Amino acid sequence: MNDINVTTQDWKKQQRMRLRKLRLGISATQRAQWSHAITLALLKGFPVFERQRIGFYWPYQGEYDPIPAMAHLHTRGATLALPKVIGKNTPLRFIKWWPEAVMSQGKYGISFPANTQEIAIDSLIVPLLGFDEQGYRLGYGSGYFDRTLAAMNPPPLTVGVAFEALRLPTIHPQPHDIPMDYIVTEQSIFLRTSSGLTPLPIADCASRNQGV
Ligand SMILES: Nc1nc2c(c(=O)[nH]1)N(C=O)[C@@H](CNc1ccc(C(=O)N[C@@H](CCC(=O)O)C(=O)O)cc1)CN2
Ligand SMILES: Nc1ncnc2c1ncn2[C@@H]1O[C@H](COP(=O)(O)OP(=O)(O)OP(=O)(O)O)[C@@H](O)[C@H]1O
Repeated sequence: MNDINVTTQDWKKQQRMRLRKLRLGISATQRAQWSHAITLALLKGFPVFERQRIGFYWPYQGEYDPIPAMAHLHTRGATLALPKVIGKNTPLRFIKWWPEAVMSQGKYGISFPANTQEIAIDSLIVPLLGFDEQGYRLGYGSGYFDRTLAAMNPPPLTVGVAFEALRLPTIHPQPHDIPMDYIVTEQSIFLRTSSGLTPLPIADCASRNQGV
């Protein structure tokens, strides 16, 4: 690794620590308010989700809590899945979830559904520890989502979710980093375009993502 990369890796480590602390420090009231805005944007901006198989996640360390959105989409007919960590350098597997599913403790203490089957997914909701103006993601640094997306053909529609406080000018993307198609924050839905993240009114997003 050359000096530039060493510096970038150190910077990423520092940012991960800073953003993790920052996110855990958000008050419960603030988090609930922001989370509600994200849930509404996901449900209203992506009507297609009601007819899809969607990979979500089980919230961890102050991430946006997607369970209300998952429960609602389930009642509307969507098929939902959660990621299961198989091993360090292995893509995540998506395991079918529904509101009463029995859960097991996975790696890192993140729950996943017990005794249910792996399914293919059409869309993926991705938790962002940080994100940048071009739609790139900073995660915990294990490369699970990048490795998972790289192995999926065709790739799913990717919707990153985060709070605005986690935005950075650039995460200094590397060749393996895959940008999100959309990012949803408490402020807006953003579409990734060649000139960067572009705010998209919910109704415009919905007409692009009707899926019928
Ligand atoms: N909610 C949620 N689920 C997810 C992810 C995520 O980002 N959020 N993942 C997205 O990739 C995968 C899990 N990836 C993770 C990678 C590293 C750590 C982590 O906290 N590592 C600690 C060391 C923990 C240990 O070894 O016990 C650390 O870096 O300090 C957690 C999850 C799959 N499930
Ligand atoms: N498609 C891939 N194939 C092989 N290795 C990969 C791939 N994607 C990422 N990696 C490796 O994974 C490691 C972590 O990547 P990166 O720093 O982008 O993590 P991250 O996206 O922040 O974390 P995570 O996805 O776990 O939340 C890097 O060493 C990278 O080389």
